[in-house]
Amino acid sequence: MSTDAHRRILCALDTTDTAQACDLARTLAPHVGGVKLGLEFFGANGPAGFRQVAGTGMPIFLDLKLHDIPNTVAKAIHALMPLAPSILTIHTAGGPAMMAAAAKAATEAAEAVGCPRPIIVGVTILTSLDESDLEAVGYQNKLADQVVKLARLAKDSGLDGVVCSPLEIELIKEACGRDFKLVVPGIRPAGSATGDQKRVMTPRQAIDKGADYLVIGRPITQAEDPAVAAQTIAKELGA
Ligand SMILES: O=c1ccn([C@@H]2O[C@H](COP(=O)(O)O)[C@@H](O)[C@H]2O)c(=O)[nH]1
Repeated sequence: MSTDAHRRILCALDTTDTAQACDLARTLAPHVGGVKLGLEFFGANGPAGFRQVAGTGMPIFLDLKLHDIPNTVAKAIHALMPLAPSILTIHTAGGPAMMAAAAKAATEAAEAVGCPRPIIVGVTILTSLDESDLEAVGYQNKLADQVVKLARLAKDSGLDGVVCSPLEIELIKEACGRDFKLVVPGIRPAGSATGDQKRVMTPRQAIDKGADYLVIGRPITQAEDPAVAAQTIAKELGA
């Protein structure tokens, strides 16, 4: 996957409609580096739908946020590997043994299938949560401290990076090093609706802070003209 600034954009295709996802993937190809398929798309269309979108030639980030016991996550990664996703997500809250099992399974499964090993990243604290949400579910730490703690744990467990909000980019890079990949949702161009996202920044700000990948969904897909919306963001990043 390219790391030219606008190629760091991964557009979230949150839809159940395979034809719409394929159309968007083709239309957005000049302006972004890949597309993200998540629970909504995969729940409706499964591996067959994934293969149709992959047929457009776009790299695919498969965002299933696996969160289960180590054996189950490892087996799920083996089952998903024939799809050859570029990036795959698990939850850091699954713990160090689960993350280590996921990293090992990714290496072994990619070798068995003969595809490039996907980047395995762990979700830290969802970008839809803020301090009060964290308190409500019983966390004692400040949000940023908890994100950095989970990022360190992910690195020590063998993951390639984490999913975090733009607000924690610099803290994690400082704690885990420049090569530890940061996949960053909660991206909102100036003036666009935040919706359910609580920890947000603009694309330019997130890149300047050091994001490796920007995950952007509704500001592109719900725009009157998604190609124009993506091109505008790409231009903001210097394309
Ligand atoms: O913490 C997280 C983890 C994943 N996501 C996903 O990213 C996209 C964001 O879409 P927008 O429409 O730009 O809000 C979405 O698919 C989420 O599932 C996240 O937002 N936050």
